[in-house]
Amino acid sequence: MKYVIGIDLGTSGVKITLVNRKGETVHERSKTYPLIQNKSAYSEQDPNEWVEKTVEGLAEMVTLFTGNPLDIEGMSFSGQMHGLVLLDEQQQPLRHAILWNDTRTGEECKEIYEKVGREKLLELTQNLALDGFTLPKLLWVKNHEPEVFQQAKSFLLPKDYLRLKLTNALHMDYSDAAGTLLLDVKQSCWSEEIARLVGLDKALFPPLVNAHDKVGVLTDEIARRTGLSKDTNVFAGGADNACGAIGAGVYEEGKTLVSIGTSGVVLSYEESNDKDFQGNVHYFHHGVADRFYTMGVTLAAGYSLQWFKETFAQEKRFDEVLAELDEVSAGANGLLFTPYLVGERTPHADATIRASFIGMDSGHKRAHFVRAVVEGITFSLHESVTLFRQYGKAIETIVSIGGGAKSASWLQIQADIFNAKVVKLSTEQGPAMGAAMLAAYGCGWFNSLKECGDAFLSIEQEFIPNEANVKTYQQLFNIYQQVYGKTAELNEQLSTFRK
Ligand SMILES: Nc1ncnc2c1ncn2[C@@H]1O[C@H](COP(=O)(O)OP(=O)(O)O)[C@@H](O)[C@H]1O
Ligand SMILES: O=C(CO)[C@@H](O)[C@H](O)COP(=O)(O)O
Repeated sequence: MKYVIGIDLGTSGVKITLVNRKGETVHERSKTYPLIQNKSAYSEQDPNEWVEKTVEGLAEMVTLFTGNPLDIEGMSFSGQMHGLVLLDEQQQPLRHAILWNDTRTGEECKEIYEKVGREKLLELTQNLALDGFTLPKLLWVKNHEPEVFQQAKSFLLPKDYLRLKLTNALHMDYSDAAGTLLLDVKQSCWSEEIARLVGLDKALFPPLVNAHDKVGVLTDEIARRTGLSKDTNVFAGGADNACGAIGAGVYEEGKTLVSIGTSGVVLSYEESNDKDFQGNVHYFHHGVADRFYTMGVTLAAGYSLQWFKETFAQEKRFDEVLAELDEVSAGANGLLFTPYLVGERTPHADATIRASFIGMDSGHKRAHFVRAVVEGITFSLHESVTLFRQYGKAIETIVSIGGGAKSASWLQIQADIFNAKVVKLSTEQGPAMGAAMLAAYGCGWFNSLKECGDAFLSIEQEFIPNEANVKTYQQLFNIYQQVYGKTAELNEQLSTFRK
């Protein structure tokens, strides 16, 4: 039997999956690493920790594996998007990576609009200047840490840095490059025009490859440390949401997925790159070559639950916290949460807004708060579902992936709030499975990613909307949508007190 490895370099941790030729998951390992948040709005990680944790996880997996490591034919990657890794001449990180959920770059976003122009930016990149994207982070380092920036020889995104350290080969794939705001999405190449207008040297930009392209093999050192063969074929891989789309079978018009990881995403397949969504949703390259997707993003989806657990129920596991969901009925007895802990992206691109609990009552217990947090996260995702429906997309079935899809109660809440059938696949590890599928396709096991999906993916359970809850949630969603407008100005005033 032959095998491939999919590695998902997420925000909360790295997830590694070993998949056989039938698409069965043989072993899974995961390792966590922390966010470094030294100031409000800052979110960083140490790139070398990604490498160390991945190598540890791979070594443990090889120890568990009873077959011959030579039969592990290939490996590919999925990675948290947009994070800036700035490299020196020796390809070492010059500073910690600045992540997708770091919102320090308001001034740099303004600078991009001033220098490039909103319309030109949209025309070239199909996207707006949002704090989370990579270009504002590059400009932030240039403006605030010029001595660091001067030493920069190239920049990478998180999974590209990991792959560089496993292979010594430096590349970026199109699906991740699309999230830098430097890719000409229509021409599929680096935009020389944007680079010139914002004053960046094109020499910083890495060579571009397709997600399924082979980029090398493992270095001798990594082979020795992990126990894998140094001839293991390494394929580029893609952005976590692009890989999630592959791992959830979203490679056909009309297919939609919801991912609840640290972020939350509603993603819809697009056949072409020439539709006009006016930047209201992100518009990026898919992991399937020459295909695209649109998506709305909730910055703190799983992260809101993680924050709640760490702050109020540290001793409990996620499944124990979520067991309290069913103690309370839909609507959490009048308690409403907006998940704006680190700002928001869709539909309110706002780095200053912060979260609220509205309607706290002396009768509320922790279970009401758990239910309100989960409902609030899902309402935020429903804003993106609603936006897509307004653009004319029929969303009747949604594939749900990510850590949030581990809970059956939350999957039912998703069905009730989205008023759509929610499908759980046999693995919720969509991005890691998508990465493994890129490796399987790259190894030539299948003629297309779709053929691979048909063989690898299967439905485990479906969740049908409960009519009574759908009605309750429709009323509550109307109230939820008002909270942003009513708290934006208050948060503006409070922002001066944040440290
Ligand atoms: N048993 C569980 N049930 C539901 N949600 C969970 C469970 N365990 C973890 N989660 C949620 O999943 C999130 C992590 O999802 P994951 O897809 O691993 O994120 P990332 O890719 O960002 O690292 C956590 O922040 C938490 O909110
Ligand atoms: O910023 C985005 C998408 O634009 C996020 O979706 C990141 O890609 C992080 O993903 P997770 O770690 O939450 O999976």
